[in-house]
Order: sequence, then C-alpha cells, then structure tokens
Amino acid sequence: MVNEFPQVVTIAGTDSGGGAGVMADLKTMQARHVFGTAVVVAVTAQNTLGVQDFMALPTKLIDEQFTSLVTDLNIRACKTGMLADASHVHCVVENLKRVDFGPLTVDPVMIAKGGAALLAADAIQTVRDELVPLATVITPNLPEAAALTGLTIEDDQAMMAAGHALQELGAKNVIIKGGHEADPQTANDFVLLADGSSFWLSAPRVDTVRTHGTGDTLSACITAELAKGAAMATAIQTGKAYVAAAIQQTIQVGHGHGPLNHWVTPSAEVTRYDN
Ligand SMILES: Nc1ncnc2c1ncn2[C@@H]1O[C@H](COP(=O)(O)OP(=O)(O)OP(=O)(O)O)[C@@H](O)[C@H]1O
Ligand SMILES: Cc1ncc(CO)c(N)n1
Repeated sequence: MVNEFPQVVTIAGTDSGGGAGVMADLKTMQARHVFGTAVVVAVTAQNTLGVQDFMALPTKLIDEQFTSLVTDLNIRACKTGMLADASHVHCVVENLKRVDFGPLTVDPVMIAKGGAALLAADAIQTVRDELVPLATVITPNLPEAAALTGLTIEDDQAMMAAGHALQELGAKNVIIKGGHEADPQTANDFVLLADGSSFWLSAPRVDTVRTHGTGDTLSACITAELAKGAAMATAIQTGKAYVAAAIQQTIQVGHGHGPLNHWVTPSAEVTRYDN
C-alpha cells in the first residue's frame, strides 16, 4: 500500500531510565514522524548513573516478536542496538534474513557511557561475521570501530581507514562517530557512502556529560529518514543535525549522564566537508 504511514522497528534493549536503547529510539521515531515499533532483545535496569542489571529475553520470544510484526505491519526500515551476546546476535541475524524490513541501520552497541558491557566480548566476532554484512549503514563510535576492525583509531586518517575496513567487512555505508574524540571544539563524524564518496560532518562540541543515548538517537533518526524515502547522505546529515540539536538544547533529567532533548528540530549548525 503506497500511502501507508511509514513504519520502522528498533531491535534493541530497553532502558528503564528512558534515555537510551529502545526508549530513545521510539522517542526519536515519534519526533521524526514515523511509526515506531520494537523487537525487545534485552531488558536493562538502568538510569543516568549506569546500568545496574540486564537480562536478555529467550530467543523464542524474539522470533515471535519478528513474526508478530511481519504478519501485520509494513516495516520500511529497521535498526539494531544492544544485542547482548552471540546467541542473540545470531538470532536477530536469522530473523533479519527471513523478513524484509527494508534498509538496516546497525548501531553496534558494545559499552554504555558508564562503562557497562552491553555486548559479551566473544560476540564481537559474531557481529563482525554475521551482522555487519547485512548493514545498509553501520554507525560505530570510535571504540566500537576499533573493536570491529582491529585498528587503533587516534586520528582522522585512522577514522577513514576504519570506514574502509568496515566496508570491506560488508557494510554498504559507514559512519564513524567522533563523539569519543579528544577534540574540545567539534564533534566530527566520518561518512563513507556505498559509491565510495566520503565526507565529514562537524558540529560544535557541547561541554556536557548529558550525552546518554546519543548514538541511539542518531541511528534511530537515520532509520526514520530512510523510511520516509530520504537518500542515504541526506538521512545521515539530518541525523547529525538532530542529535547535535538534541545535545545542545539540553534538559535536566537524572543525576549522571543525562538524556537528550528529543523534542528539538534539526539545527543548521552542522558543517559538511567533502573529501
Ligand atoms: N559532546 C558532544 N557535543 C556534540 N556532539 C556530540 C557530543 N558527543 C557526541 N556527539 C555526537 O553524537 C553522535 C553520537 O556519537 P557518540 O560517539 O557519542 O555515540 P555513542 O558512543 O554510540 O553514544 P551512546 O553509547 O551514548 O549511544 C555523533 O554524531 C557525535 O559526533
Ligand atoms: C539498552 C541500551 N542500549 C544502548 C545503550 C547505549 O547508549 C544503552 N546505554 N542502553
């Protein structure tokens, strides 16, 4: 049905504190005017201070959630987030192969801002071998890109090399997020598109600890824009402008790494530098 409202799904873990994971994804999707749905892979007991506990759901229940969606809704784009361990990565991969949920944004979530591991160390190889080749676009932060490629990433050249390495592993489009860079002035993300062209997106760095769920928000926004039919480069630029505004126009919630302001409209402060 051509005129159906755009529907998207996040395949990820919940955050009881509301700032990251499935909750950040759904808030972003709502703000970007698509209908958000969720396949819950894991439940975390979490707030802005950290992750207190988590448990992954039985894989049978994950299979059933995929089936519930595919038998009724018309999902046009999807994203993955926290996948917990190798068996759950494998389960999600098998389900993604049996359904057609449109372009896949892979946010290879590994470690929360407070330091808690959201992906078992031995599952990194499963992500690299099974999930990365399915990615229409992959959005690692610097430690995630380093873990997936085996590269040490300390400068722009290394970010670009990591982008190409991820394309060689099978991801069609790549964004290496520079949120963890040392640069005190700007937050710079490297974008490598499927056609081999590349550019940088730069936003003023906000001096804040209120950055809980930045990666989730970026990848959920890209997923929403792709569902609405945006070209990949446009979807990525809108994602960067949205997350930059959501960090800048902060809200006071919690006592630690506070959540973002998902009500913002994308600001124009992002600069694109073509290579
Ligand atoms: N302090 C900041 N000021 C401006 N932009 C930032 C800041 N921190 C991160 N960003 C931007 O936010 C986006 C997410 O990057 P980041 O590297 O923080 O992701 P992440 O570590 O996966 O996030 P999370 O694990 O909290 O979901 C990127 O576009 C990055 O440049
Ligand atoms: C459930 C969940 N997913 C992703 C992240 C990373 O932001 C988090 N902290 N929690």
